[in-house]
Amino acid sequence: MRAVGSVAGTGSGPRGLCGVRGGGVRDQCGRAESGGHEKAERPSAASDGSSSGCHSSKRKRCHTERQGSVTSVAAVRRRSPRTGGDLAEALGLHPRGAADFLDALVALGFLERSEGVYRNSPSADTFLDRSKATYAGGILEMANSRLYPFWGSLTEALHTGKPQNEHKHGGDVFDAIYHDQEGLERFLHGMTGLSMGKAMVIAERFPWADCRTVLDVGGAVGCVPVAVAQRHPHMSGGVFALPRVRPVFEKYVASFGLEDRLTFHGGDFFTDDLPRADVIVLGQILHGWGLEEKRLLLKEAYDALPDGGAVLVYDAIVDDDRKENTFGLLASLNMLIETRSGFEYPAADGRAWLADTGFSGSRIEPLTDGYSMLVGIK
Ligand SMILES: C[S@@+](CC[C@H](N)C(=O)[O-])C[C@H]1O[C@@H](n2cnc3c(N)ncnc32)[C@H](O)[C@@H]1O
Repeated sequence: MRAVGSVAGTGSGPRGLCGVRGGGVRDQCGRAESGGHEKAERPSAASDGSSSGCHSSKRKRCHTERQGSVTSVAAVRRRSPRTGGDLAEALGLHPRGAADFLDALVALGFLERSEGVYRNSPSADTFLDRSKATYAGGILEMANSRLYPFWGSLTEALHTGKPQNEHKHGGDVFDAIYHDQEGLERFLHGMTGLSMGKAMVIAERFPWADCRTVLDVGGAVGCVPVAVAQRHPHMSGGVFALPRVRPVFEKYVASFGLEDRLTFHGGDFFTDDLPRADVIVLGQILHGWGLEEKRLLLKEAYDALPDGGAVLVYDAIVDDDRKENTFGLLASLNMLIETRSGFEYPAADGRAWLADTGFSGSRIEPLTDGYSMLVGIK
């Protein structure tokens, strides 16, 4: 195997200490609001009242808004409270469905309506405004453009056991998704939307005081290391990911002013050695592969850790009885649609794989939205 570099300060974490349980979890939204995304605009619900028309320089933005998704409603809406008629015009909605669409968003909690005027709900304002560092709508955009059509072929996947996405007819899925810049960014920001809440919990809960470096393997644009570095100024590290991810990672990390502490390591985790770090994160990585690859990735993480270091594995880990975590079981069906051999798994299986790899101890901790984290201590 070829070594691809190391994370600065590796190995300084005291033996065994990375496994100590930390304090309680703070409110995620509060955490996000106090984050360091200085360049993010933070308008109030009734900020500027700018025009809703699709003219000149606004044409491209309006095209996006006119897609009629919940994120586009939030984007249009954030500029000022709007009447249903104004919103329908800005979004290009036919009058027949407009009221039902907007009121469905009220019922779902995305919008609030008072005397015929709509405004973003507080959670939509925080998580569905593209101008904010807390924007989590990337996963909705990706679900809209990719997952929704692929799930239309669930029956075929159930009959054939074959993926139904970009590599339905062969090839590598990431070659296909990352083929063009738009697909690359849409997938990576989709991952950020999916992982942001988990990253905040991990940054808050894990005992980072005892560690110095963190490496997020297959870490997309670095959502987890960014949350950790923001919360813990003594931490440095970065992401190990496919080389094409580098510019998107660097832009994202620079937007938080963390480029001095977070570094990109390009490589393939099946053929390159991982850089060493006190804590290695495998977030939504194991679930994408079969058992043999799952075990190989755990071994790679083990080899890159010092004694006492920790691997953090988060996935939509299902309950051991496989009848409680609805999201985890549906996420496993999503792996049927998205991958050749991936599957979600019960915590008991994950802990057994960790023990087989040589980890001396492990525990399971709930995160958010049906996700949990396995912590393995070397
Ligand atoms: C499902 S995403 C998870 C992203 C991130 N960890 C998260 O939880 O949001 C899987 C990631 O693994 C990366 N990846 C896939 N195959 C890889 C390989 N062979 N070597 C390195 N990274 C890879 C992809 O680029 C993608 O960002």
